[in-house]
Amino acid sequence: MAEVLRLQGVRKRYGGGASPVVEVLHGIDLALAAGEFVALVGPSGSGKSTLLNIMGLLETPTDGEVWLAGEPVHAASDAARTALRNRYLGFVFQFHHLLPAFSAEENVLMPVLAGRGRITADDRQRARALLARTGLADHAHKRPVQLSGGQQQRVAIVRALMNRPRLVLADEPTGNLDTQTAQEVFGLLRELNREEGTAFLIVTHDPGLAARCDRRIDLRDGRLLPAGSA
Ligand SMILES: Nc1ncnc2c1ncn2[C@@H]1O[C@H](COP(=O)(O)OP(=O)(O)OP(=O)(O)O)[C@@H](O)[C@H]1O
Repeated sequence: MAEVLRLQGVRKRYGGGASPVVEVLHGIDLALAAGEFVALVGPSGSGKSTLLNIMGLLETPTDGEVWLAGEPVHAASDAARTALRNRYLGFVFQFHHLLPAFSAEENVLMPVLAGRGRITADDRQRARALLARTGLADHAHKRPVQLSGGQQQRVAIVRALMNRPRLVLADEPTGNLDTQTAQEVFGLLRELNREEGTAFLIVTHDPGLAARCDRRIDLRDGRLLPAGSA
């Protein structure tokens, strides 16, 4: 199966100069297949956010290679990485980060505006269809403050999928929701993964949610545990 993302020998060090050098990731080898639904699990401080930021082209590795959709991206310029991010990646965070002054539909259309600079009738149709798909047809014109936590997170998920990314990186996407809503939102991610063919990498502390993924990756102290050893 085609690969959407590959990390080879990725190390990340912080500090230098006056502050001590700390190595946070110690040589990560990892491949995600197109359409995979994968959990990333690890204790606080194990390096999950750092790894996610490198996968999302928001940080560069100190050593090693990152390949996105078959292209080497570890040495790409800032401008090239921004373009690759818009084209191939979507992001969902623990907190929705919706823009408060804009409606749900306008928030969903933001990645189109950021990527292409203009919005077409087809874009509006896709935004409305995705909002309807996630049960938000009657809420498209509401602002985030008028929506429940679960509805806000659904809007954030739709926004992440708007540009048809190959991979969505989700950092604790249900961490801020009550148990029932978390289950529903997680189920929705799973359905959208299948319907849209988008790969997902989901950071979660919940072993039950991790067990509902195709595969689980365990990070401890900046190293991946061998598969199945957690
Ligand atoms: N910019 C930085 N400078 C120095 N150290 C950093 C920096 N960013 C992260 N670290 C350190 O790297 C380690 C891993 O941090 P990271 O945020 O990636 O872990 P995490 O697994 O996401 O934790 P959590 O679950 O608590 O969010 C921590 O010890 C942290 O203090």
